[in-house]
Parts: sequence; structure tokens; C-alpha cells
Amino acid sequence: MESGGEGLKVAYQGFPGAYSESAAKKAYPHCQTVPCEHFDTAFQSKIAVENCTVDRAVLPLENTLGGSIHRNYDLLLRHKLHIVGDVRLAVRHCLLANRGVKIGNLRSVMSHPQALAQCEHTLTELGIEQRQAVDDTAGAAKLVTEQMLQDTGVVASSLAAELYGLDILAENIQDEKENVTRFMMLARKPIVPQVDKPFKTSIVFSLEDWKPAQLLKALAVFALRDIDLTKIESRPHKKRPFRVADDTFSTPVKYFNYLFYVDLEASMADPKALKALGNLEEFAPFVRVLGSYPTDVSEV
Ligand SMILES: O=C(O)C(=O)C[C@]1(C(=O)O)C=C[C@@H](O)C=C1
Repeated sequence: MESGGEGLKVAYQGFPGAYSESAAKKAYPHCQTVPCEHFDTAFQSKIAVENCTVDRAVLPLENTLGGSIHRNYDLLLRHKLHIVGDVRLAVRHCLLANRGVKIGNLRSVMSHPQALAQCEHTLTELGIEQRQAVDDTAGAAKLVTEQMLQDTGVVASSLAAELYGLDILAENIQDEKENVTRFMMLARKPIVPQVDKPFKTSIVFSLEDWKPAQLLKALAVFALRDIDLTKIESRPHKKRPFRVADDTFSTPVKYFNYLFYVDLEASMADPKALKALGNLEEFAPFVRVLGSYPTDVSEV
């Protein structure tokens, strides 16, 4: 994490009280947070080089209950921004409703799809069947307040309850007590990597067609140098959706083709990591470093 954040403007998706805003504040306690309607707005109009009005954007990437947020992996590749830090936030969901509304009155619950998924079993146990997905948790709280809905609850933070004047009907309603989301901090320029604190490096690469054991070979460039991998994620290679796996038959066998996103427990300032990457570049047709950044090691 970069310290302080004085004078930094940090864009997040959603309305004040969204978890992404809390993540921005955890990463940069003194920053000014800038709400954005969509991630694409955060990426394009607010932080993109041409019209830059903010210095950082916050992007949730994975959650201990829901797993990876795939759409955001795709966004990382589509836009030429750099990861400059990550932050882990304990997400404690509350069930909120307008004043006087009881759980028994609720026919439906509104929230961000990730938040709804993280509370799926609890909501069903509470007897609430219908779900309404919106762009962010705080936006759901705002809407239910403004429309004075009496039969719709909200999954959001206690901060959202306070900001939009809703009652908290139940606390800690996520399906597992421990529920942590990891967010990335993005900037137009990369930071200078260091070796004096824990760093991670996030990369994405593709592999060649019909050569055996390519993925093993790719991961071995790190294993051979004792570089630990903390995460691997595969996403469809949208531009080249198929790879030819075998040409020994009259009709070549085609398999789905992937991009591999890997997090390394290493800084790009470490010569070992540089060598490993150079080695990967020798045979991987596409390699991009998404960022080399100090990683959040705080208690969650
Ligand atoms: O809707 C919000 O409050 C958000 O910040 C989004 C988001 C997400 O996309 O995962 C962030 C953290 C929680 O995991 C639930 C929702």
C-alpha cells in the first residue's frame, strides 16, 4: 500500500457507503474518494490518460466466498492501467430496510450481485426469496430509501444504513463469518518496485498452440527460481478463442484458448523475478506485467 494518499483522488464504483469506497480509504486514508456509476466510467473518463480527473481507481478482484470477479480481470487487460497496490477488506454485510419494516414484511432483497451471492443461504433461511441485482450495495440502500419501499430489504454495510437512514435488521449475514474482498488500486503510471517490503507482481500471458506441457513450462520458470505463485486464473482468450491442440488427425483438434493471470510473491526489482519473466517471454507469445506493487499484509 502507498501511504497517506494526501491530495489523491480515488475513483470507485458506486455511491458513498459502498465497500469499494472503504477499500479506497483503507489504502489511502487521506484520499478524496470519487463515486462513479460504472467501472468503465472509472476506467475511461475518470482515470484514462486523455480526460484524467482522478489519480487512482479501485477495483474489486476476488472474494473469499464468491471467488474471482471475472469481468474485472477482463477490464485489467482492456485498459492500459497499472496495479500500484492491493487491499483486503473484511466485508460484513447487514440486512437493511426502511424504518419500521420487519424481516417478515420483506418479499425481496436488493444489492450488488456479489453481495447477494455472499449472503445467498442466509437470505433464503430468512425466508426472502426474490433478489434484485443493482450496480452497488450503497446504491441499493439509496434507492430503497428514496422510493420508501416497504417490502424490499438491502444487503449493504452498516455505514450505508447510517448514510441513507435505514434500520439494520440483521448483522453479519454473509454465509461464512470470514468474508474478505481483495481490491486492486490502479494508476496511469506504474510505481517503482522495491525489495524492502512484501511485494506482489501480477502478470498475464498466453501460450503457444499444440506444444505439450506449455503451462507447466510457464509455471516452472518461477518454481525453478523459488518464486511462489499466490494465484492463477484463466480467462477465455477473446481475440483468439481456439488453439490447435493436435495436427496429427485430418481435422486438427481445436481446444478453447486461455489467457493466464498469475500473481507472484516477488517484486520486479528482484533480479530473480526479472530473469523468470525474461525466460517466460522466450516462449510465451504474449506477456504483460499488470503491476508490481506493495501488498496488503494487514490483519483482516
Ligand atoms: O457494491 C459494493 O459496495 C462494492 O463495493 C462492490 C463489491 C464487489 O464487487 O464485490 C465489493 C465488495 C463486496 O464483495 C461486495 C460488492
